[in-house]
Amino acid sequence: RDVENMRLIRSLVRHVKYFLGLRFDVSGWEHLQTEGPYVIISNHQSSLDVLGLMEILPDRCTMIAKKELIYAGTVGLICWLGGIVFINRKKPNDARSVMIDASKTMLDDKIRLWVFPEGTRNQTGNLLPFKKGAFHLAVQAQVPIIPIVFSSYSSFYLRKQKQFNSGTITIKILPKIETKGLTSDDIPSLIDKSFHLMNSSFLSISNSVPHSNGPCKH
Ligand SMILES: CCCCCCCC/C=C\CCCCCCCC(=O)SCCNC(=O)CCNC(=O)[C@H](O)C(C)(C)COP(=O)(O)OP(=O)(O)OC[C@H]1O[C@@H](n2cnc3c(N)ncnc32)[C@H](O)[C@@H]1OP(=O)(O)O
Ligand SMILES: CCCCCCCCCCCCCCCC(=O)OC[C@@H](O)COP(=O)(O)O
Repeated sequence: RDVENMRLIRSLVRHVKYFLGLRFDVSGWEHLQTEGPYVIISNHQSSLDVLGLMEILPDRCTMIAKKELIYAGTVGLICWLGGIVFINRKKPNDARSVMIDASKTMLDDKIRLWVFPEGTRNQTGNLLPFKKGAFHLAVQAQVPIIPIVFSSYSSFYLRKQKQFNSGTITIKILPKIETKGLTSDDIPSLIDKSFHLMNSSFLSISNSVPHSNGPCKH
């Protein structure tokens, strides 16, 4: 169990996109060129997010995930080996204390953490209000937040209708938000700022892209 295993996991998972006919169009790579630990926050639409995540995953970066994933067979084993930090969402107090520990581990072991602040998968067409843990994490560790937005999958993947076509996913890496000097009092405004940046970016990249590369069956 070590965050370094993510290098191998990343290089294996990166091949899956070819089987699904997905392409990624990434902008803002320069914003990931930040030394040391940081917290990445991104929107969460589906398990497909794992593919985009692995496409851009920086070194020494692992994720916060719901603990149910440990029991998901091979996927669970891979998550465990990659040093993923598991939280129990049914026990928010436990989840908070795990994340407070993580803020120390990040600094001690020079680890970056990827959090989905919506806290659940969401395909409503707007981002869900953000949970607070990711922001507490960044402020407690005094590390920057790097917001990342994945464009909507709705033009090629509709879960309820069981429709899946090939398509292009736009990933936009936004400039980092510093948290040096901020305290827990600043968290509401930090969340507000991050949410509005990401939601408007999500809407703009989701409308402007011709997503489907292939035939579209309606
Ligand atoms: C061929 C195929 C091969 C396949 C191979 C596969 C390989 C796979 C490999 C790798 C894949 C990895 C994929 C991973 C994907 C996983 C995704 C997920 O699982 S998403 C679900 C879990 N994620 C979260 O839930 C987000 C984090 N959640 C939070 O941060 C929440 O805030 C949480 C759980 C900590 C608490 O949630 P609350 O529901 O209680 O709500 P709140 O409003 O945020 O907090 C309540 C109060 O607690 C305080 N609080 C929260 N966190 C705090 C903290 N850290 N310190 C102090 N106070 C805190 C807040 O300030 C608030 O209090 P006041 O209202 O302000 O008074
Ligand atoms: C049709 C397309 C599906 C193909 C997917 C290929 C990707 C392979 C990687 C699978 C890795 C699975 C990791 C799943 C992570 C995930 O997405 O967990 C769900 C939670 O976050 C939120 O849970 P919930 O609150 O139940 O929405």
